Amino acid sequence: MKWLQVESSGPLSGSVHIQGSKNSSLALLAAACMSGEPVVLQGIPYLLDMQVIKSITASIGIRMESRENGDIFIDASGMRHSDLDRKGTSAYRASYYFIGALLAKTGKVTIGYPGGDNFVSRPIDQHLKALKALGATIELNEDHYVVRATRLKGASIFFDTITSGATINAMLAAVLAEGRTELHNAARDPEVVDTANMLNRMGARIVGAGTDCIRIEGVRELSGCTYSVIPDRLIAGAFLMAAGINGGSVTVEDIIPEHLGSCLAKLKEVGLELEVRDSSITAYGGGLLKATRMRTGMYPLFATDLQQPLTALLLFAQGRSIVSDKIYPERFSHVPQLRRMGAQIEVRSGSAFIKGGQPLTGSHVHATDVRAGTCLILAGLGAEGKTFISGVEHIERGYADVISMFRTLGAKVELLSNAAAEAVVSRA
Ligand SMILES: CC(=O)N[C@H]1[C@@H](OP(=O)(O)OP(=O)(O)OC[C@H]2O[C@@H](n3ccc(=O)[nH]c3=O)[C@H](O)[C@@H]2O)O[C@H](CO)[C@@H](O)[C@@H]1O
Ligand SMILES: C=C(OP(=O)(O)O)C(=O)O
Repeated sequence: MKWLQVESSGPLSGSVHIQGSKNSSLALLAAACMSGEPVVLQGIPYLLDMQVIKSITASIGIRMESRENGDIFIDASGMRHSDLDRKGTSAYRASYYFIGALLAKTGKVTIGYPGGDNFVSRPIDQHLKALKALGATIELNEDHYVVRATRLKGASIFFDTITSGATINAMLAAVLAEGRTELHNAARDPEVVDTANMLNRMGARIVGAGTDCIRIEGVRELSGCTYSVIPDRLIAGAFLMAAGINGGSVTVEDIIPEHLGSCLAKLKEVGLELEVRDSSITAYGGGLLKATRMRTGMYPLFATDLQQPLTALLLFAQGRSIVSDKIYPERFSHVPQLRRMGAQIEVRSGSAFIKGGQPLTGSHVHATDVRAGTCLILAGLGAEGKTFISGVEHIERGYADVISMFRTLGAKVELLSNAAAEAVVSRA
């Protein structure tokens, strides 16, 4: 088992390049498989989910090759069928995008149930509802499901709840459906817009992405393209928060500041000073942090994926804060771990009640998912002594190179050698 060691670090200083968005990349890789012509994707981060996708697609005849410059070359012209590897597709969340992407081409997609981070409940009913509205039939089996459609037909779909995953999946399916589709109560996330932009570059006819009503005129086929993924707003937000905990200054480079609106507003409220430029932001910490209340919501509201890192920041703010997760009310598995470090924090009915400004002490903690891991790293940077974090593989699902990113800023974060990790386990 891999362990990270995080030490109390002084003020941070420096800048980090922000990688391409994980969540967008997962959609773009599926979209790339919709064309019979080669597609080149730029800026896709090298993450575990991407490796899984490469192996799933290889087994159905799709070529995905990484070039030396980091581009990914995708050629789906040799695709034979869409009977997708069940274990592979259950190893990450967004495998469901292959239904939307491949159904029109092959008429049948067999796939494992989605995996990814576990927040107790992550339903896919809105995906299934949209696919059915477009003419698909769905057979649910114990460890996989089969989606069939002899012909996809445009439809008007009103989502019961705002979901980025189902919005993207429905958009993918509708692009090659016959006629017009309207998606109402659609998610407005930058990842939805990014996917629509790429599909349009391939010849799709999508308007309205970024609003809550997306209209799609089906086309017969898509062409190849070269496309760059948007930067990861969630990683950028977490690094800005690090400046608040440790003081000093942190610059996130190669980002789209508009994607971070609600996060920046909250960080200012808490007391960070921010300098926002066209494609970078610098956060200055060191001042007194103020307690606050925060509720997550779908974009443009505060992202649930930034809830855990913000919780770490608020542990260092004076007074009582309340963090409520309206998107995933059970997404608080970081809290018992923070308590091991001495944090005074309790969870009741989807909210964390934080008594900030109490000293934290390094401890042995476990990252249950990618953002819980980010939260524990941030807490460890501001705690007395050493924090040992297991579950590193979860953190690596989100970050292409988390350790060197933090170290660039002067943070004391390192991956322990096997021998050192064994010693940690025996003391834990
Ligand atoms: C790979 C990926 O992009 N993951 C992101 C994506 O997950 P994911 O796409 O799974 O999340 P959604 O945007 O779909 O979920 C939003 C909300 O809708 C609900 N819902 C969703 C689908 C459905 O069929 N029925 C339903 O009720 C969910 O329980 C949740 O409360 O958006 C989440 C919310 O921003 C992020 O935390 C994840 O990092
Ligand atoms: C929840 C996340 O990922 P996934 O949806 O892939 O599990 C995340 O990125 O925070």
